[in-house]
Amino acid sequence: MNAVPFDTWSAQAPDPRFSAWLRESSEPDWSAVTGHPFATAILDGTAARERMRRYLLQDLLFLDRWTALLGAAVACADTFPGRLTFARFLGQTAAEEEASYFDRALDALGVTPGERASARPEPATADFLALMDQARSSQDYPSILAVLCVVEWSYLGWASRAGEPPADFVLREWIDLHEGPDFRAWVGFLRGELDRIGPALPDEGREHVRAVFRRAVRLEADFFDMAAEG
Ligand SMILES: Cc1ncc(C[n+]2csc(CCO)c2C)c(N)n1
Repeated sequence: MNAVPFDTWSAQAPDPRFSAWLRESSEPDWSAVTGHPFATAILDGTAARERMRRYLLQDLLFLDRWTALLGAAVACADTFPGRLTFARFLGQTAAEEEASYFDRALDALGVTPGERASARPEPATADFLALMDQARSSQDYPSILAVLCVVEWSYLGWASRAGEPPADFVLREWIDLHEGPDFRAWVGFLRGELDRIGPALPDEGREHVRAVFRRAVRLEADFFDMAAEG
């Protein structure tokens, strides 16, 4: 685990971006997420139906709070262009694929509307919801960004390993949602915001962002572990 302060690290790093420092500081958890066996099972088409069912039901709870966190980014971004980018993304995810994907996938997995409405967070989900609530209520743009960036960038990490697409649309579309030029550009934007804002923070501000980023990466690993077990 990299515990080196940003200034020391950036003086000798080949890619001295603030977001690269955050990612390096999150090892070995970062690689545990992007190389997770459950992600691999989605990619190679072997993820069991029962597990996808539980994973997506928990992710529906996650997505509610994620949407709220995007709203906080709209409210707290420090520039007008940045605010518009968050607003555009929020509008797209609310309107388009994400919502329709969940409906179709949960239907295909035989999840009834009653089961959807009564789903309760498992411990890993509850911890993630708490982190998102904390970032949202802090109204602290760097902390909000750190959580958003982990959620998107780590998913791009595993989805980039895609080979032959699985035949089952539940798996195939889930991979497609986290890959492709638009999604890459969005992750690039989030990293760019951290790269712009992080170096300007005082030391304790940078350490706080690093702690939030690490916590989010740890929770992504726990979330996949939850999906993979049982
Ligand atoms: C636990 C968990 N972590 C990350 C994602 C990825 N993700 C969440 S919202 C969103 C934006 C829509 O493209 C993406 C990519 C997830 N679904 N579940």
